[in-house]
Amino acid sequence: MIQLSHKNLMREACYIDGAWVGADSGATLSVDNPATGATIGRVPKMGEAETLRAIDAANAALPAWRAKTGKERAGLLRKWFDLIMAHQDDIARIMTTEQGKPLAEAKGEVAYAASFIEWFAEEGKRVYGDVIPTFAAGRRIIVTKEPVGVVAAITPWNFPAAMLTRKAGPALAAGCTLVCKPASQTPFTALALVVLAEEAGIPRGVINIVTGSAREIGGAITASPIVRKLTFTGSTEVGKVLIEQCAATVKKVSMELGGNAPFLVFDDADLDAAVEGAIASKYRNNGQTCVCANRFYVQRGVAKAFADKLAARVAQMKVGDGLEAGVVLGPLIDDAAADKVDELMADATSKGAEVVIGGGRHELGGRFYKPTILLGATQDMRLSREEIFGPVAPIFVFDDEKEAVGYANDTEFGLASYFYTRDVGRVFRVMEALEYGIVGINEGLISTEVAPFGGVKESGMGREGSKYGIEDYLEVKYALIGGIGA
Ligand SMILES: NC(=O)C1=CN([C@@H]2O[C@H](COP(=O)(O)OP(=O)(O)OC[C@H]3O[C@@H](n4cnc5c(N)ncnc54)[C@H](OP(=O)(O)O)[C@@H]3O)[C@@H](O)[C@H]2O)C=CC1
Ligand SMILES: O=C(O)[C@H](O)CS(=O)(=O)O
Repeated sequence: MIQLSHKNLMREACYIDGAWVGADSGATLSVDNPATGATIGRVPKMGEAETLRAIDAANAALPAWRAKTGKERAGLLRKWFDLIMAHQDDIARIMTTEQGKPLAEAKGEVAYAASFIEWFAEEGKRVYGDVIPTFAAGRRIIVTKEPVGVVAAITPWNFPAAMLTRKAGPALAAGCTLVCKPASQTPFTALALVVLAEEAGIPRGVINIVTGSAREIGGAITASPIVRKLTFTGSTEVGKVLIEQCAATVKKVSMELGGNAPFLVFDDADLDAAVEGAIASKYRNNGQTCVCANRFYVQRGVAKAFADKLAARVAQMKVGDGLEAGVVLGPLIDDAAADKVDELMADATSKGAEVVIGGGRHELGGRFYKPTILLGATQDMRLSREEIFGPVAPIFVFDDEKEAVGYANDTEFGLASYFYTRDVGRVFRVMEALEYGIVGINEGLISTEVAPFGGVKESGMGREGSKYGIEDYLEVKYALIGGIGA
């Protein structure tokens, strides 16, 4: 077991209707440490029956939860926020052990995750309606906003805390109740957050968490008419399946899906700033984020200088077990992930890409990978169209702004994009021309709870965070009142 200060934080059970339970069958799934391969624990292998009970619990809890005022719900969410921050180190240690990211990054994610609970506790107090100037004497029109109802959330392994709270925060603040399914590779972080939600006094049934067969749990969630909304973060491939499955009951859906972020460096850019932004955007979580720079397009005149500066910084990066001091790059999540990066590397080098630094598996073996920079990348390489999800930075060269924007937009994805320039006219021209939900300008770290995170095209729909994020958990209703007389 992981050494924790809070003795009950790591739970090998799920939480349904206020009780910590196992699977009906007693079956379990093992969870391993991606750095060592060692088993760190087991969680229930639940399926349809348990999921339907969780949905019923959320439905039973809904009337009392939505009847609370936004302020009352905010008080409970604030207590949850305080407990998450009080146990930041423990949650981070659980996260590093099951997901692999370095402890410092894990602590950062816990604070980022908590910020969504803090932010939406306050937003829940500001769910304003409207009074619409009447169109005819004797009538009045008022608009109110009401919670969607029972919400289901399915989350990925790469940000096991933040992707849960980015959904639970607005859902609970809006007066919805929740059934969540974390990724099977990283369930303990989410379970720990729910332990703290229970300690914060969030009533039974308001938040429920199940682990187990994704297909069975997903099937029960999407087929249930009680579940009025599904919010999903994960691959575009799975997102499409879930959207289709939700059609049968016309659910609201929020989809935070895959990306293929371009990172443009113009020849008037501050190259040192661009290199720092590239490091932050490319190598965070070992390149396993949906907003990682996936393609570096650098203007021809500065490409070599940029590559050399970036290589000098990458050469300093320590690879290893995320629990080890000084490590900045942990392991990839599993063997399949490492194999995929190998495939993309082989394709690129076979088509002429030149390895500037790194270039393959790390000498530590297992799922550890050398931080890599490639020069001479071209549009016919697979890594120009597929999400690398690893520490590989391919550098493409361009000659003019029009060409750069054309390359950047040449993808079915549209989540995050980045560019560096000091030309103010170019800032507006390129920002407006990029077909993405998020644009980092002279900045490589773009994620914050105060901004509306989300993509266009096949990167998804809906926004998480910011004042916009709670709207996805609300229904708009208007009342037209007649007979008021003169
Ligand atoms: N836009 C964004 O903000 C983000 C996008 N992503 C994208 O997700 C991918 C990596 O994450 P990854 O976890 O591998 O993504 P997956 O889509 O494979 O899994 C995401 C979640 O969906 C579950 N799942 C998988 N198949 C089904 C199904 N048929 N029905 C119901 N649930 C299912 C998984 O469960 P299980 O673990 O049990 O398989 C997991 O909980 C990348 O493409 C990345 O870009 C990731 C994070 C953020
Ligand atoms: O899972 C992800 O990639 C996250 O959405 C990225 S972020 O919100 O931490 O930037």
